[in-house]
Amino acid sequence: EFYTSIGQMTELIFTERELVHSLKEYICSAESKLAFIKSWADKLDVLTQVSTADPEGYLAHPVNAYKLMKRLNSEWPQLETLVQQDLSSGFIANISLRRQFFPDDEDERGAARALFRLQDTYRLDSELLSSGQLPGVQYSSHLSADDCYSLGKTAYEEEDHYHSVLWMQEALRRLHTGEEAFVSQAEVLDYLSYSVYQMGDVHRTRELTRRLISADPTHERARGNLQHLELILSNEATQSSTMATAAKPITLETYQRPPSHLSDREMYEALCRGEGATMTPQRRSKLFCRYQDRGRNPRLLVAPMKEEDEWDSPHIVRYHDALSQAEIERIKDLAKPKLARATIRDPVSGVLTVANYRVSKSAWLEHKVDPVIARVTRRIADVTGLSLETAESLQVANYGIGGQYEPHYDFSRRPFDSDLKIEGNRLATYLNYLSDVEAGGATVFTDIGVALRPRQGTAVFWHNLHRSGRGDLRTRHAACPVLLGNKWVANMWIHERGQEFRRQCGLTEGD
Ligand SMILES: O=C(O)CCC(=O)C(=O)O
Ligand SMILES: [Fe+2]
Repeated sequence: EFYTSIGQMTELIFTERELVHSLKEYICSAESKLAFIKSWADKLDVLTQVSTADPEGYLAHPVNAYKLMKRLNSEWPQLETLVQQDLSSGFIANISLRRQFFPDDEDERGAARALFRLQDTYRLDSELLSSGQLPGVQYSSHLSADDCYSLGKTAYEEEDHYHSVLWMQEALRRLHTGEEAFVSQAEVLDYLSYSVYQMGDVHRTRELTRRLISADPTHERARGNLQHLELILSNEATQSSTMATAAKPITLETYQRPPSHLSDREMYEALCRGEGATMTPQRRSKLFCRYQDRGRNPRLLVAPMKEEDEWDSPHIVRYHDALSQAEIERIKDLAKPKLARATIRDPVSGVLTVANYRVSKSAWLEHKVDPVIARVTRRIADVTGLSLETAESLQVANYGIGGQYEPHYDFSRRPFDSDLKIEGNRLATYLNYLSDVEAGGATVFTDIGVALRPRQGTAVFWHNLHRSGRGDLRTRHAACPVLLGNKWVANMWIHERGQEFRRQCGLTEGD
């Protein structure tokens, strides 16, 4: 599975390059073979013109007689062998060998779903997305009419008619501009009218069905459908306004997206777009930056950490220069070979399935596997003032195209049912950003309305639990879909046990 992590997709770039090389080699040898055959044919063409003009006179010369024997006995058969010779075997062997490592249908579907997710979250219409003009792009890349049709078909096959409509329409728009494509207007209109019908828009379905018939007058099914649609609509008083809207292009707002399982989807997406609630200037004026030495910790006295308030309540801080470039590279190198999709075990069947709410790959790095991890762990313990004896291993995550992590709490809401009985719940989260992200990919808190932008080498820190040990519902957060870039983070989850004298209980439940 490739689409869930950019880190593992990079190897495909090199695979493709190898394939191009071997394809070009094939073309070269095929071309020189053809060139040889052509020059032979030209030579023989001239020769046979002479010989056929006066066969007897020609053969009167003994050398000509000899050469005719030789050509027909050995040269033509040699040429036959050459014509038969298959030069494609090198390329074929190369591609068959690599094919087992190619992305499959699930990867293509996953990448299509990622585009739909980006389109929804960042309100990108299909025309903009297909033109590749994303803000700040370096490698602009556009989608052809055939690409848009494939995206529409993927949506259609998953019964996602909302996106099927958007992409079939874009395919059609491109065909209308005269773009060359394999797919025909009639094929696109067939899908588009069906999906529009599924969205409950009978007027537009009729309009599209008419266009389908004019594009393909032999389309019997469309004719039958049109009769049926005329019948439905004849009972309605047709207003010219509904006719007019049926002819307008479909936008993101024309139809409603199917409802989400997330109650806070609207807030989540608004924050991802940078539209969230902001703090009043008065509250903002109480946010500060400081050098943190955590009660004169000797290591921090020598090198204090730069701590910046991101939010007041719940308190969220960001550490600057929390990791060096070399540390970041080391952590990524250690994680790369271990990256795997997160799985969840079904409590009844015990079957492992991938976690679809999280589109990324992650790896766990034990604190002691490497001196760099040990050093980073000690620094986190120093700056937070907490014990990392009961913390989890460092979790490194790399997000794929449109990679995200839907809104969630880091703490468990049933800590006593799980293996958290001894170490306690996840008291605090220390989230390291191992990369910048060009666009999208913010960490957002949907309850309080905060968006934190990943910045390489910084880390953010917050407590998930109240002092009473109760989960703080205001810490609900998510990782926004990555619009542009390759996002890497490393999470350290600090547990309750061991902090009894470091973060003491409050006197009330809400403290
Ligand atoms: O990647 C992010 O920005 C947040 C990740 C997160 O919330 C998690 O891994 O629990
Ligand atoms: Fe989280």
